[in-house]
Amino acid sequence: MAMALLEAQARWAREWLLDAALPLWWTVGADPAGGFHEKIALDGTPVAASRRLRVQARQAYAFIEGGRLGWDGPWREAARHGLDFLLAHYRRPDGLFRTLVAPDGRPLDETADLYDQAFVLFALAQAHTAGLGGDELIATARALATQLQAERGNPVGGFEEASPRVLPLRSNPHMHLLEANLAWVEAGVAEPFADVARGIVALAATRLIDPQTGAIGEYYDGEWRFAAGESGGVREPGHQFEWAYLLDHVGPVLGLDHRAASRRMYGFGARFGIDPVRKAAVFALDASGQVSDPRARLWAQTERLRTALIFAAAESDAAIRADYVAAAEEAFAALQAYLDVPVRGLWHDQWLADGSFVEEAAPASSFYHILSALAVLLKAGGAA
Ligand SMILES: O=P(O)(O)OC[C@H]1O[C@@H](O)[C@@H](O)[C@@H](O)[C@@H]1O
Repeated sequence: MAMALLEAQARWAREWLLDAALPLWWTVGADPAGGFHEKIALDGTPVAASRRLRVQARQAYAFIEGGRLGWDGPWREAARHGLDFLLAHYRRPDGLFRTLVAPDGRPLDETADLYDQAFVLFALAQAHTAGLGGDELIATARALATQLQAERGNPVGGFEEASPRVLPLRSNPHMHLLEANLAWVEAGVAEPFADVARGIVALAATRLIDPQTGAIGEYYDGEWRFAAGESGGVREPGHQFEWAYLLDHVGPVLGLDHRAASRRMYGFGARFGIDPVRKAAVFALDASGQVSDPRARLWAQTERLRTALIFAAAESDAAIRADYVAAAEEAFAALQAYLDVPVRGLWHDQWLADGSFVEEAAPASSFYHILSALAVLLKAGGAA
C-alpha cells in the first residue's frame, strides 16, 4: 500500500507538535497563577477570558498524550497544572463539577453540565494511567460516576442533562462519557466504568442510531426518540466519525463487536459530510445527508483522520484499506490548512464555505482533538 504521503504527514505532524505546539501551549497557554487559558490570540498572546471546565480537563490530557509521544518538556507538571486547577475551583459542594470560572478561579456558572462531568472522568483516567495520582483519583472518579447514575440516570438508559429534567436529551455528552468510561477500563479500573460504558453502547445501538441510515443523531425526547422538528434530524459528520471510532474501540476494551455499525456510521459521514471543494468535514447535515451548516470546524477533521486510520489498520481488503488511507491523508491535508497561521503551533478553528477562515483566537479546546488524532497518525506513519 502506498503510504509515502501518510509517512511524510506523520513526520510533519511530529515536528509541529513537539517543536511548536506543545511548547507554545505550555509556555503561553498555561497561566502561571493556575490553570490554562481558553484561547491564544493569533499574534501569540493569551486571551484573558472565563474558563470552561472542559478546557482544563482537555489540556491535562493533551500534555499527557504529548508525553507519551515523546515530548521532553514538563508534561507531568503541565497535566497536574490543569488537573489541580480543575479539582480546586470547579468542584461544587454537592460533588458535581461546575462549568465555568473566572481566571482567578471564582465561580461564574454553577451549572453541572453532563458533558463537563464526562471530561472530569476522562482527565482523571488519563492522569491515573500516566501515574500522576493514585487511589484518590480512582475514588474521585468512582464517586462522580456513582453520583451521576443516582441523580441523572434515565430509566430507558443513559443520562439526563440535568436534574430536574431538561429536554432535549443529547447524544454528545454520552459520546464523551463512553470515551471516559472506556479510558478507566483501559486503565485497569473496571468498576463501575465497564457497566456504564456497556449501557451507553446499548443505548446507542438501540435508540440513538437512525436505523434507516446508520447515522447517529444529536437531540432526543425524554424516552430517547428522535426529537420532534428540525433538531431531531441534525446529523454532525464529526460526531459520526467520533462515535464510529468509539464503537469500534469497544471491541478491544469491552469485547463487544459493533464494527458493522461503526463502519456504516463512518460511511454516512464520509459520503455526505465532506465538502468537495475544501475537502473538509462540514459541521452539520440533515437526516437525509443534505448539508445544513457548511462551516467546517477543525475538530471534525481530526476525528475523520483518527477513525480512517484505525479502520485502515484493521481492514483486510486492500481496496477498502486504500480508501481509508486516502481519506486519512485528505483529512490531514485539511487539518494542515487550519494549522497554517503565522505563529506556528496555533490554529484557525472555522473554515467557511467561501474558503476563508474566521480570524479569531485559537481555542485551547481543539488541542485535545489534535493530540488524539496525532497519537494514531504518528504510529500509523512510523513517526512515533
Ligand atoms: O466546541 P469545543 O469546545 O471546541 O469542542 C469541540 C467539539 O468536540 C467534540 O468532541 C464534540 O463534543 C463537539 O460537540 C464539540 O463541539
